[in-house]
Amino acid sequence: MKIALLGYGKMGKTIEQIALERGHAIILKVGKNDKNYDLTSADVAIDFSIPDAAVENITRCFEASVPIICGTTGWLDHFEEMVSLCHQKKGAFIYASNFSLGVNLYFELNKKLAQMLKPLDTYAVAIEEIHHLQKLDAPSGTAITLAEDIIANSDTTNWFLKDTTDTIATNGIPITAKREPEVPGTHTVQYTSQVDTIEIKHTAHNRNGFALGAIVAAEWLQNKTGVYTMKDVLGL
Ligand SMILES: NC(=O)C1=CN([C@@H]2O[C@H](COP(=O)(O)OP(=O)(O)OC[C@H]3O[C@@H](n4cnc5c(N)ncnc54)[C@H](OP(=O)(O)O)[C@@H]3O)[C@@H](O)[C@H]2O)C=CC1
Ligand SMILES: O=C(O)C1=N[C@H](C(=O)O)C[C@H](O)C1
Repeated sequence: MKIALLGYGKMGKTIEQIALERGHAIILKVGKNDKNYDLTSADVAIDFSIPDAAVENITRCFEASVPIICGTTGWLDHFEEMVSLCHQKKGAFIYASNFSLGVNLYFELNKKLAQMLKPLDTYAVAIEEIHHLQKLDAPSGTAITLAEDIIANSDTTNWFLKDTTDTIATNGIPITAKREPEVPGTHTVQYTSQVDTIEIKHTAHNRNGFALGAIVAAEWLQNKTGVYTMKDVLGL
């Protein structure tokens, strides 16, 4: 595949390395100062940029009829808008808050655990995410996916970022976002009762899993149109 990288930071560089190992070519690297780039010769674009740039980048891909894989988090208020535009332009689009195989298995485990605990009112659920100091958004996209999957499979109704909100609704899931040097991404879902704690945790050791997942998704999306998820890609 001829790949356009929209965002050439920590993730863009990791994707480049793994894409070259898999026999792909990087034909374009876009940073914040590149405004007039031409996408037309790309087989796919992979966006790992910043929250404020994602919507414009995705839109440019639809306009240029280039399939787009988006891993950028923190822009989801506009997700339905991008889905509609994709259908209107007959584009191809995959967004995932986390592209790693391990986290996508962890997402399934999280849903199953929420279903199992739904009949019990003795456990209180909480989520914690830890990331490196450069991360722009909080809570992480992965933590939001975990919370939304718990809400869909339990009697909880909302989530909130702990310590930054003073309106704590009942049945809400508290999310704690910690920032520590060099942490690629650690997520914990914890259920606590008076007598015990049940905890599921995913720890990324580096960024290679995210990058490989995004490239596998790009390979899978070739010659397709529509909006898909990593569940479709991985057959989960
Ligand atoms: N879904 C997933 O699996 C994962 C998602 N992420 C997400 O990916 C995003 C990027 O993460 P990471 O690589 O660590 O971040 P970095 O800060 O290392 O890289 C972001 C890059 O985006 C570039 N950029 C800024 N504006 C634009 C623009 N308008 N168009 C294109 N590129 C632009 C910056 O360029 P410049 O250098 O010129 O400023 C920078 O190099 C984040 O939102 C993060 O949350 C991260 C890991 C996994
Ligand atoms: O910013 C990051 O680094 C990461 N962002 C994603 C998120 O917000 O969930 C995925 C991963 O945890 C790394």
